[in-house]
Amino acid sequence: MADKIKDAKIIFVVGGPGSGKGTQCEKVVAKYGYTHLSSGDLLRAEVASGSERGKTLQAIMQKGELVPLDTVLDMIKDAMIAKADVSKGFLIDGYPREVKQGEEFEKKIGAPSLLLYIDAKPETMVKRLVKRGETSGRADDNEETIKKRLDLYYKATEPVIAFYSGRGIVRKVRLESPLTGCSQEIRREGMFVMKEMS
Ligand SMILES: Nc1nc2c(ncn2[C@@H]2O[C@H](COP(=O)(O)OP(=O)(O)OP(=O)(O)O)[C@@H](O)[C@H]2O)c(=O)[nH]1
Ligand SMILES: O=c1ccn([C@@H]2O[C@H](COP(=O)(O)OP(=O)(O)O)[C@@H](O)[C@H]2O)c(=O)[nH]1
Ligand SMILES: [Mg+2]
Repeated sequence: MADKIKDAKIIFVVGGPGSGKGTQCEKVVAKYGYTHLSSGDLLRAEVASGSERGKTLQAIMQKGELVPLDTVLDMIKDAMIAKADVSKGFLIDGYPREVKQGEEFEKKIGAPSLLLYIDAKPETMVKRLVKRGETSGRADDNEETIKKRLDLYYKATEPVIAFYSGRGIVRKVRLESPLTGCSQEIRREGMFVMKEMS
C-alpha cells in the first residue's frame, strides 16, 4: 500500500495560523490539480466523527497545543494512499509544525520538493482569525487560543522554514496589501509553482 506514494510529489505549505494556507492551497488545486490535504482539517474530521480518539484530539486543539506526531502522520499517510491513483501530487497544508515532524514524514513517506511559506504579520493573522471565528465554529478561533497558536507557531514551526531553507526548496509568498505588490507576488509565485509542478 505505502508503495503507492513512494514517488509522490510533495509540497509542504507552512505559515502561521490564519496566514491563508487553506485559501492559497485551493487556488493551486483549482489551477494545477494537486490534492490538498490539510492536517488541521483531517484532525477536525476525526473530532467530528465523535470517536474516542476525536475527543482526545479536540481537547488538545482547543488549547492550541500540538497533537502527538504519530497521530497526524498516520492520518496524512492514509489520506495520501487513498488519493494516490488520482493525484498529480500533494499539497500538505499546515505540516510540518516542528522539525521533528518533517524528519518523521521523510522517514515514513518521502522528501518534499518544495516548501511554500505563506508569510503574514501577526496582527494580520489575529485579525483574520477573530473575524473567521464569528462564523467558522472552530473551537480554537477565539482570542485566547489564537494567541497560544501564534506563540507555538513562532517557537516550534518557524524553525522548520530555516531547516528546509538549507536545502534551497523554500519559496516565500507574501499576500498582504498593498494590492499591487500583492498581485505581483501571486503572479511570480504562480509562475514558479507552474514550473515546479509541471
Ligand atoms: N484579506 C485577506 N483575507 C484572507 C486572505 N487569505 C485568507 N484570508 C482570510 O483569512 C482567514 C484565514 O484564512 P485560511 O486560508 O483559513 O488560513 P489558514 O492559514 O489555513 O488558517 P488555519 O486553518 O487557521 O491554519 C480566512 O477567513 C480567509 O478568508 C487574503 O489574502 N486576504
Ligand atoms: O500537524 C498538526 C496540525 C494541526 N495540529 C492541531 O490542529 C490545530 C489547527 O491546525 P490548523 O492547521 O487547522 O490551523 P492553524 O493552527 O494553522 O490556524 C492546531 O492548533 C493543532 O492543535 C496539530 O497538532 N498538528
Ligand atoms: Mg487552514
